[in-house]
Amino acid sequence: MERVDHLAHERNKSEFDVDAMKIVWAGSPHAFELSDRISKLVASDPGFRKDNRTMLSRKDLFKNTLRKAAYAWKTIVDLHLSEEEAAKLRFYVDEPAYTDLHWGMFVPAIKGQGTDEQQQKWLPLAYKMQIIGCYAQTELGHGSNVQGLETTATFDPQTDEFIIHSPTLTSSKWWPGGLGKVATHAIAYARLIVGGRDYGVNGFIVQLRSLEDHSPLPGITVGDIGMKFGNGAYNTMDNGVLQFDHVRIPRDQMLMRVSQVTREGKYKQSDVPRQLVYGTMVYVRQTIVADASCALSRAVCIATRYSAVRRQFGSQNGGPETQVIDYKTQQSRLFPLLASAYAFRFIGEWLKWLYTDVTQRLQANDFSTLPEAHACTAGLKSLTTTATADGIEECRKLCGGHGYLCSSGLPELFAVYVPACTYEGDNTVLLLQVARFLMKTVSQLGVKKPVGTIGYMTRVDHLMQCRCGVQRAEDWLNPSALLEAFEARAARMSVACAQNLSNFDNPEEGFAELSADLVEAAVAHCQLIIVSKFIEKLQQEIPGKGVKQQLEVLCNIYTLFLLHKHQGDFLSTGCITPKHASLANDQLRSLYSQVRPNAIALVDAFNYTDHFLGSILGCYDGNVYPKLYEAAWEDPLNDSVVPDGYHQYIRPLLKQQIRTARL
Ligand SMILES: CCCCC/C=C\C/C=C\C/C=C\CCCCC(=O)SCCNC(=O)CCNC(=O)[C@H](O)C(C)(C)COP(=O)(O)OP(=O)(O)OC[C@H]1O[C@@H](n2cnc3c(N)ncnc32)[C@H](O)[C@@H]1OP(=O)(O)O
Ligand SMILES: Cc1cc2nc3c(=O)[nH]c(=O)nc-3n(C[C@H](O)[C@H](O)[C@H](O)COP(=O)(O)OP(=O)(O)OC[C@H]3O[C@@H](n4cnc5c(N)ncnc54)[C@H](O)[C@@H]3O)c2cc1C
Repeated sequence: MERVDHLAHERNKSEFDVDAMKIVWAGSPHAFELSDRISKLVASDPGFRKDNRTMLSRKDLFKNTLRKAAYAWKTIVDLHLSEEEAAKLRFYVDEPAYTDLHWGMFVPAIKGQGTDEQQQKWLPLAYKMQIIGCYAQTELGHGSNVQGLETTATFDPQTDEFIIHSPTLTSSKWWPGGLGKVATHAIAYARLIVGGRDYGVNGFIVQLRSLEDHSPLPGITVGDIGMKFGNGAYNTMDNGVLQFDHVRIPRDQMLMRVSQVTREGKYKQSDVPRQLVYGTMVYVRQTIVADASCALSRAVCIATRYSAVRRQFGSQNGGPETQVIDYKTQQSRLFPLLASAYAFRFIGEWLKWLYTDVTQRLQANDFSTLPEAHACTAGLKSLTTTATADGIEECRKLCGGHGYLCSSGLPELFAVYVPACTYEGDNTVLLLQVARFLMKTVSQLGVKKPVGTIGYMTRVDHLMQCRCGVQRAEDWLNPSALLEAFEARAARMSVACAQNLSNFDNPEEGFAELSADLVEAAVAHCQLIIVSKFIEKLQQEIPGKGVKQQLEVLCNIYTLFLLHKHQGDFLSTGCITPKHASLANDQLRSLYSQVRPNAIALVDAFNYTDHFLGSILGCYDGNVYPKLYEAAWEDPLNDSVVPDGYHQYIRPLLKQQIRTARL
């Protein structure tokens, strides 16, 4: 039967070359080809089916994840996929699994913190999955405060070993993904104790389970920490608990790039900053930023397509009702999220560049950009994950009642995504790191020239007193006007915090007292980074009919939406007047009208398969109602007309009510 495209009339309205936009979204023609090919491969393979996840018990769900991970590995090996292709395949399989931590943290930790010899020994085993690793840092008592970890690694010079031990209940490792039931090895973070002295936290490679029968090795107690938020969702992951009882490992299993312990029991610090022990977190925060645009664009794709299908009120002379996407309120909630998805895509790309740059510099013993890389990864991780988690929930509401159905894909997407606000650094804790960086920058003005993302602070004198030159709504389309408003706001908020801090005798006390304001200053700085990188992106040549124009519209929506949402900041710091704020709002409304005819094409440009979207509401052809109706009958509750439990619990109740009525 021929498939009817219920969204064809929407697609026909678009004013730009969607195929060219697909390439911009993917990053390059090569990235597009790869993504397109691998997503179709996964979608067409029944082995990767995922529509039954929310109905499985935890045990069945987990076993199914193990099956899929093994099947994905078999596919990767059988098809001789490259590392890049394999990573894409795991992405499109779209199921959190122990492999995320193996490839995403265990391997990078060895690469970043291991010596050349350690890398030569462990990486080939990890690449072939002959060992499976996890990243065991967080404990029951401490996650955010890494320096507060309690697990110990005490050097025994007699045997040339470290003794890994959990001295208290709160020192139990708690949360590491893959640890609960799968990992054979962990990078365990522990306090390094040599000759009775505590040298702080370091990583150690510890074998946890037998490679023969998977049983825990002597001295290891390990298990899963239990069910997490949502059905299906992140419960495919075996987040684990682990206790060490004087577990001995050879000395050469301490990751020794940053510091070393010699055979004689001497502690030595390399010529690299100690903070490199935190390097894996910097790497993963960068990947999480790149991932934010994927999660948000998925939710936005679902909500946009459904908003074009759904009609409510407004019928004229018996004609069709209004598509809900035509309501200005729907547009003012949806289109900023569409613009954010694009903004996060580009900031993710830029952050990847920054990370590659800092890694190359570190290899050449140039550590000058490390503080900025830390501040950018921490701050952007915080900003993009908060906005994405909130955005997915907003998309659920944008889909009305049907958004609450698991078959919309949105509840599971939210449940899987929302811990990103916590893992790899709680978002508030990370913003406080950015605030420290900002306060340090302000305190060193005139001594040290701010560069990179904080370079605008060189113009602090101008930014503290400049006046917004916008006179008409269209003036807000001028990138310089936008940029200056955002720079002035960020600079003024940081300087105000620094001035308030100077009133405290004890700077740490002041920092704690003013931390809520400092977090707001950090948000302003991070928003400026995203806005400025979006504007920079548009200064490049972008091929394809109308593509650049669409991106300009989205960039302006993203920026003016932030200005509107945070207008309290802009007004209270005197960067703009109420008149400017009102003109910005007028311009925003006009931009929504420009994006409206292109909305469906802009989400088509994400090139998501129906399999990956996993949503009836977001399906490409928009044929929502028959699919919803059919899916309802697939629910196991509808296996029988009369439910299990009727005779036990419903019938006696009904009978009793009849007797009561007769009395
Ligand atoms: C299923 C979908 C997922 C998709 C994701 C896609 C891919 C990702 C792949 C896999 C991921 C999958 C699942 C997620 C798993 C999550 C895993 C985890 O959660 S692992 C655990 C993470 N834990 C944390 O993030 C802990 C957060 N805490 C810290 O980082 C630190 O404790 C701290 C808050 C930064 C404080 O550090 P410290 O106590 O040392 O204190 P300060 O005095 O503030 O800092 C001193 C000094 O050091 C600088 N600094 C701090 N951190 C870093 C760093 N990382 N790099 C460089 N520099 C750093 C800091 O700026 C100070 O500098 P200075 O002021 O100049 O002295
Ligand atoms: C799904 C999931 C997967 C995870 N995977 C792993 C893993 O693979 N490996 C691993 O090692 N860990 C993992 N973690 C742990 C994760 O990294 C920590 O939970 C995270 O770093 C937050 O730390 P916490 O739990 O100690 O939060 P807490 O620090 O206890 O946070 C509680 C509250 O206190 C606030 N707070 C804390 N400190 C401050 C402060 N200084 N100033 C102001 N407010 C503060 C926070 O903002 C938060 O509101 C995972 C966690 C989750 C949820």
